Amino acid sequence: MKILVTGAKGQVGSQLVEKLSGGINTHVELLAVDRHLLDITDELAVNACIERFRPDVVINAAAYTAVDRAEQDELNAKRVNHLGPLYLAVAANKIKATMIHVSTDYVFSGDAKVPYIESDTVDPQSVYGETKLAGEQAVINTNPQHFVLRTSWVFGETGANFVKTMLRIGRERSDIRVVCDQFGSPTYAGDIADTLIAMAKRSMEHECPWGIYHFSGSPYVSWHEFAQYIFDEAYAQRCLNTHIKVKPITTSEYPTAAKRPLNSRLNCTKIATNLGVYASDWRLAFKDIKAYL
Ligand SMILES: NC(=O)C1=CN([C@@H]2O[C@H](COP(=O)(O)OP(=O)(O)OC[C@H]3O[C@@H](n4cnc5c(N)ncnc54)[C@H](OP(=O)(O)O)[C@@H]3O)[C@@H](O)[C@H]2O)C=CC1
Ligand SMILES: Cc1cn([C@H]2C[C@H](O)[C@@H](COP(=O)(O)OP(=O)(O)O[C@H]3O[C@@H](C)C(=O)[C@@H](O)[C@H]3O)O2)c(=O)[nH]c1=O
Repeated sequence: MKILVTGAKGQVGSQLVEKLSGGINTHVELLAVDRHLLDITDELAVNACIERFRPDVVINAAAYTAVDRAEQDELNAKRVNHLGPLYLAVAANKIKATMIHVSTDYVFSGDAKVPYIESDTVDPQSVYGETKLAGEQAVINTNPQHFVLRTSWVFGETGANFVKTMLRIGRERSDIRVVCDQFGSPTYAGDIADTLIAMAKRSMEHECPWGIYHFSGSPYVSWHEFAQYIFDEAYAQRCLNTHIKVKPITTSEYPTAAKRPLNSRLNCTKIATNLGVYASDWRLAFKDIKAYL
């Protein structure tokens, strides 16, 4: 099976590269491209790359993920999150390749009182969320052989994320305040990569259950609870000398350029039923917290 991975240096992309390079995936011929090798907003380059390599599966892990910056940089966010996936999906469809695309909980308003299922009404509240929604719709409308994986609160050893931010500011000061009224689920980038690989394998079978899927870690927490867990582990694993007690605050006490959903919880029943993939316990990714320093 030939797989093209875009955004290869990101949190999810780098995990995909690690898992698809040899090991149990020796039957995979991988072409992994970062932004410098393939800018997904360059339509001609996308077409040339896909026509030349002729993958069976394209996994798009490239995205514009700076949620606050996107509010002032709408054009670039749109190019990467909307037009990039569109070009990839169209080019993949021309050679009958599968398109696997990663999306986000931020396509929802966050007003629902229960975890979101795939068919719930979307209503993004930020430029990032709007452009990601446009990207998933472009994929769905142009390539019938698609999987769209919506996930949330991604963290990994590589790249920028909330875990690394907390560990950095925890070394600088101890008065840390984190919102306690936004709920969701942290998701380890390695678990997302495993899920995307499972989707790629499944795409080679007949009667593939194409569509949108939710996949996140378990259990659900607030950002405050997540931050406190990180500091508890950092202290227990002697990664920080002080045991930091995080102050819970409300969203209104932490103004940001982009509005975040209060409820980011994703219901992951469909992926369990259709693909046999189960929400992973994100706490298992903290066995060695030093890996995030
Ligand atoms: N991070 C999170 O919390 C969440 C992420 N997601 C989604 O998961 C997917 C993976 O996210 P994640 O790994 O965290 O993202 P990262 O920001 O870690 O990685 C994205 C990668 O895309 C690259 N990229 C940006 N613009 C382009 C371009 N024009 N052409 C090619 N590559 C480009 C970036 O390169 P460079 O660094 O050079 O800009 C970066 O390496 C994305 O679709 C994201 O929307 C979903 C939910 C939560
Ligand atoms: C750093 C910090 C953040 N916060 C708040 C702000 C925000 O509401 C929440 C998370 O902060 P961040 O800005 O790190 O996270 P954010 O960039 O909003 O994370 C999102 O990224 C995109 C790419 C996604 O797709 C989402 O699933 C989600 O993971 O915590 C605090 O309350 N205190 C702090 O010290």
